[in-house]
Amino acid sequence: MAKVLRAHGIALCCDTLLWIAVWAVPLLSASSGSVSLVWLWTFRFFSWVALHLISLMTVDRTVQPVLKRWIAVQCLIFPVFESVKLLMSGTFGSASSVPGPEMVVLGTVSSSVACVLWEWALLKTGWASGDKSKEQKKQEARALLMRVVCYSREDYFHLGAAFLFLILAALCETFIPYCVGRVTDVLTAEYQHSSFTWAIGLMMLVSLGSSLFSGLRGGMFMCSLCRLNKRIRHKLFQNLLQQEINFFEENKPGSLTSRLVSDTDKMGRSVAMNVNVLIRSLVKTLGMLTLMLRLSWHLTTLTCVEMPILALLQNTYNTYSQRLSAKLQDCIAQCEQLAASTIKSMRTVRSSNATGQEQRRYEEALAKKLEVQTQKGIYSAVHLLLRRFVNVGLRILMLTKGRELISTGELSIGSLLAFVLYQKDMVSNMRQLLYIYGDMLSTVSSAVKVFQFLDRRPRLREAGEMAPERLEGKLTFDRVSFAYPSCPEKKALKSVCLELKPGKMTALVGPSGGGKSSVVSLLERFYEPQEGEVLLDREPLYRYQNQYIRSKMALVSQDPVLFSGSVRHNIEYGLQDCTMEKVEQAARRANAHEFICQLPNGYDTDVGECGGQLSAGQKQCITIARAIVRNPQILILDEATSCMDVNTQLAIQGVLSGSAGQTVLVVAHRLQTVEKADHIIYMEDGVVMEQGTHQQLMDRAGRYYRLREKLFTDQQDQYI
Ligand SMILES: Nc1ncnc2c1ncn2[C@@H]1O[C@H](COP(=O)(O)OP(=O)(O)OP(=O)(O)O)[C@@H](O)[C@H]1O
Repeated sequence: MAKVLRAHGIALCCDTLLWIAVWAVPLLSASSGSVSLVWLWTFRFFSWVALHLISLMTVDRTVQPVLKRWIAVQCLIFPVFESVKLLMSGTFGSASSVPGPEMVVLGTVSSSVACVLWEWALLKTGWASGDKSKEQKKQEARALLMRVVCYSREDYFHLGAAFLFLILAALCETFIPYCVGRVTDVLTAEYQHSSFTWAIGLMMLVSLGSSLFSGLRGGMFMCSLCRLNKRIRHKLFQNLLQQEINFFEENKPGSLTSRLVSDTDKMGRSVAMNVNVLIRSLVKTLGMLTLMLRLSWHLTTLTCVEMPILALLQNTYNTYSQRLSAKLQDCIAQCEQLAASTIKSMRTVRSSNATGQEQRRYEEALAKKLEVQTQKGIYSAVHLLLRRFVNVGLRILMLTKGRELISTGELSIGSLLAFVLYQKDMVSNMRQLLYIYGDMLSTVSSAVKVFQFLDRRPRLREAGEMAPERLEGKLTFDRVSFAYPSCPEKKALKSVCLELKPGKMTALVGPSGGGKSSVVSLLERFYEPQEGEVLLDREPLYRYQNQYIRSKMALVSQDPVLFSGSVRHNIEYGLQDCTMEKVEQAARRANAHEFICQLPNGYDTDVGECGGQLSAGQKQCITIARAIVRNPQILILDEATSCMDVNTQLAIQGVLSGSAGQTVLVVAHRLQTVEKADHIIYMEDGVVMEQGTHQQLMDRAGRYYRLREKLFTDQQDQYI
């Protein structure tokens, strides 16, 4: 604050010196003290250059932006005032007097007050407290808004047309009260038919124009908003799909869909809606101000008093409202997330008897949301009350002054009526101008979240370009250590060495949490190992194209995932030009053909949301068929048969053994399933403890043997 005052003092002294020089010249030469308008503008332009340079040389960098704004206002105030004065008096072009010391003092006070109000009430840039982070945030917010504007560039035609209609509509609207005043004056004076027709015709014309252009403006803005929303959502969804698996573990589906739906919408509105209101209000305010000044400068001044008071009120309200808006958004996202996760896991919720608990959690989240909403409502009500109070008070003052001006003949009744109409409109426009600032900042918080996701690059090493025509299918883990990003201190795999040979079936066994699924995740490149390499045909996996790996590898995971749509769609999912013959063949091998034929529409039967119409075992059969139809070089089955009955398991034994040259990895808890494997790897606590054939491991009488024995004694050799 002290720095600002000092800087202001220096600039003020320099400006006063310049004025003294101007006053001294006519005194010395005893001239009249009249100058042309051009001279005044030129003088203040050079004053601006001089003060600007002095501020650059003498003033601290942090206060320069504030000072620059003050210098600009200080240098503009006199030439603008003189120009308007001459324009109003109709003597534009004639000589103007050099402002005297009292005028300079008045101008300086006015420009200083305006700047203080602007900096404090409207911008609140934090210069007073030297708060740099606030200024930084504000700059970021502006940069974000500019980014949103850049995204709207493609809609230049729609936006251009919309702005044109907007300006035309605003101009027509501005003229309506003026026309009403004219009609009133015609009616209160001696009746003249031609004047009346002319005034009424003009009023009809501007009213019609206003309605027509407003409609066109609304349509064009809506159209560009929809187009922008579509583009941003598409881009965001595209980027979300590129993210690594860990991203989806960190960000829950509820909050992601909220970003995709409501935040993108809010962000789009910041341009289409706010800029719409901003320009309309700006054009109308300027137009009305000109017409109001023509009617009465006394009443215009009274109207303008309302603005800084409202600015102060609005600014205080904005500060609280922004904070609460951010809080409310979080609460909404939390409620959505809670509801979505409960509905999605309904079976688990019911079977765990957790309905009551989920209800309570949802109720708590709703209560929190309600609390924030109530707080927001109270702030809004108090703000509204104070605003109305100011409004009514000034209206009374204005009418009293208006009556006085009519009695002295300075104002006609029609002009007072036009003025009252303008004043109402003017205040609402100014309010909108002030609101827009808070609204834009609140949309910026949505834009921040959307851009965070739009800019996010997947935290996975970029895939290479390798896509060899022939692939052997040999997979090797070379001293691989790995910890999940969400739990970096706990290693899921510890220096694991293993090999999956082409044409062989390898089984991964071991107790829960041993690291089997982690091996599968690394093979699928869902994660990157922190140490060691995963090799495919002796080349690191990351050197291959992702598409290529996915086309050569098929995974059937623990939880069968089906999409709403036909059985056929679920089997050929992601494939193009897959024939019905191939689909049927794969279904037969996966032992799914029979039950599919019994479904009401066979292969065309809709499996329902997430395959809800099918049993867990049937779902697994379909996901196995989905893997087989791809004829992959490497087939990974992670607990793929856990829900099947013994007969189905035996029926698909052929799939588990793999076709000629196929590399098969089976992760299983049922040791019976893996007995026929060519190679068995026993993992525990992220370490490969034993490996060999079933017979070798049994002869060794180690962990594998003990695990099997335990299962026998517990008579649970079906499940671990
Ligand atoms: N997404 C994850 N984030 C953090 N830690 C994980 C994650 N998934 C697994 N883990 C941890 O990694 C370790 C190995 O888990 P993994 O799922 O690979 O074992 P598993 O042998 O497949 O178990 P199961 O047979 O029960 O499926 C466990 O300690 C587990 O808690």
